[in-house]
Amino acid sequence: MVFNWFRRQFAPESPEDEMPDVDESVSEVESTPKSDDSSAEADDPDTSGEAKPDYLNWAKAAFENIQQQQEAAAETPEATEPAEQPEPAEQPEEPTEQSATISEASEETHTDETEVLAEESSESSAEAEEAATPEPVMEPSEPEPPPIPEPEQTPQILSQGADAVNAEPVAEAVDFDEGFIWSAEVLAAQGRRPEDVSVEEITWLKKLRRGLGKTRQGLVNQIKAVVGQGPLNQDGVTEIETLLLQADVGVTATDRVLEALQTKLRAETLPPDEAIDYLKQLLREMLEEPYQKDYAPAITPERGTLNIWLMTGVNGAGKTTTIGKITHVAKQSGYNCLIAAADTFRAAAVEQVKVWGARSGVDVIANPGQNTDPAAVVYDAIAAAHSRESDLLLVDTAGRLQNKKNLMTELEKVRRIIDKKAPQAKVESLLVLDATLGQNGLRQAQVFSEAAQLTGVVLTKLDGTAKGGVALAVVQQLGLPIRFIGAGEGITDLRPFSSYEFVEALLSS
Ligand SMILES: Nc1nc2c(ncn2[C@@H]2O[C@H](COP(=O)(O)OP(=O)(O)OP(=O)(O)O)[C@@H](O)[C@H]2O)c(=O)[nH]1
Repeated sequence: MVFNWFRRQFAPESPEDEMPDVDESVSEVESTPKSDDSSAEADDPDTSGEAKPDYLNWAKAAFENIQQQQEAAAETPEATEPAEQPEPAEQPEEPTEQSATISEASEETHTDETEVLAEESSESSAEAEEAATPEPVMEPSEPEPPPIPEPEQTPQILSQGADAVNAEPVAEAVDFDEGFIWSAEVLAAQGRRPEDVSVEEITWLKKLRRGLGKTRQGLVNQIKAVVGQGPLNQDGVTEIETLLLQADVGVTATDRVLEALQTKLRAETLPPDEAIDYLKQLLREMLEEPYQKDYAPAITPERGTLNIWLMTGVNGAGKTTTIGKITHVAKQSGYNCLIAAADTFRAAAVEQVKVWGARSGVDVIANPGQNTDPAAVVYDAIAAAHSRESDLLLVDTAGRLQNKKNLMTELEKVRRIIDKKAPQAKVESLLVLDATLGQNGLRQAQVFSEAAQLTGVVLTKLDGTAKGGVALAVVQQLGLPIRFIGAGEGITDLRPFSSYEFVEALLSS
């Protein structure tokens, strides 16, 4: 059995034995507390007036279960080593002997595709010439790292050694501490059973809570102090407004929260804890609003078809790191993955993604030349994904080009190739945003949303920032769902987004 992080459940290792992908929008919603007005009071354990379940006993049972899992794993000879490894250096590393190996499949891939590649490539060079005037808009001041000499110019499949990293740290130490009990309570409140909890979930929740510590700091206690005094007076409104704006919740979302809080507190007097519970419910509803429109509550790679996730975002937002982390999670969850190194604008980016591919044990399709056609890489990667029957192809893209027009043209072209070469694929176009930039990051989103038909956001660097509230601004201002959140530089520091867990980590005292 593997723990499927996208479905949040243990699943059989063989995809054939897995439960069919019925209506995901239904099954995923059921795993999180409902948030529509009519059902929230009844379903949310925090807001119902009923006695709370015995979370401590639940936590004890989960702890025992985890210990048993770990003992069983320790007895399994193939249990692998912890996956936490040093992060890639800022500067690209030399390709390892392993990462430079060209697998046999490489030749398979670009046999009959050469004409199309040539066609697309010539289009690309014409476009490159057309946009010859350097007009840096994305990050003009950062010098480009020196190009890395590459021996050949043909696309490669870089075999990273599929067994390099194929397990979470199974023997990860876990203590029955305050963080464990808090995490257990969060899982129990979502209807989970103690025997179905994995150690990685506990570890992640603890990490998320720690990561959001700076945003949370003072927020909960100060809000409690204000709301515990009955209807909000002007001073109270101003105080909460300031707190939310400081957490980078954004003006639109802050106004909505204040309006709802004022209405609620005018209607009834709530003790501080209940006021916080009401606030939690409000924030969850806001984060889940995209699910009421065009988006399913979660993205899960669909079996039996190719899923392509296009990763966009400015340099430094964390695209490459995120790709490494997602492939790790996906591989852990039993999916076959492949990476397309389509940020060909910066040679260092290709090297960096290779390092992450090696870490997660996922092959990388790359064209070693600098400034080669990213659409050609994507074309080759799709061919490789088809021939290997991969479940998930992650595409790294450039975050900076000579100018905004080039960036958009390139993204549009990559998108066209995907639509042409893999018309049946389930495509997600994810914008990677650095949470530490807060509202500033949102402005960059516009460029990408025009060119890449965005379907969701990955919020990175939530650890150590006081701007965690930006998640609400993202959803409110872009109208897009958050799909993953990153809270650290390690390979296990990113997970699919859960509004329930996020809000608990943000507002639990
Ligand atoms: N603290 C923290 N750092 C992160 C996180 N995600 C990424 N980083 C760091 O952010 C830096 C930039 O990440 P990259 O993945 O290289 O960003 P990128 O968007 O791919 O940038 P380019 O490759 O230059 O386009 C790296 O030092 C990462 O370790 C996170 O969740 N938390």
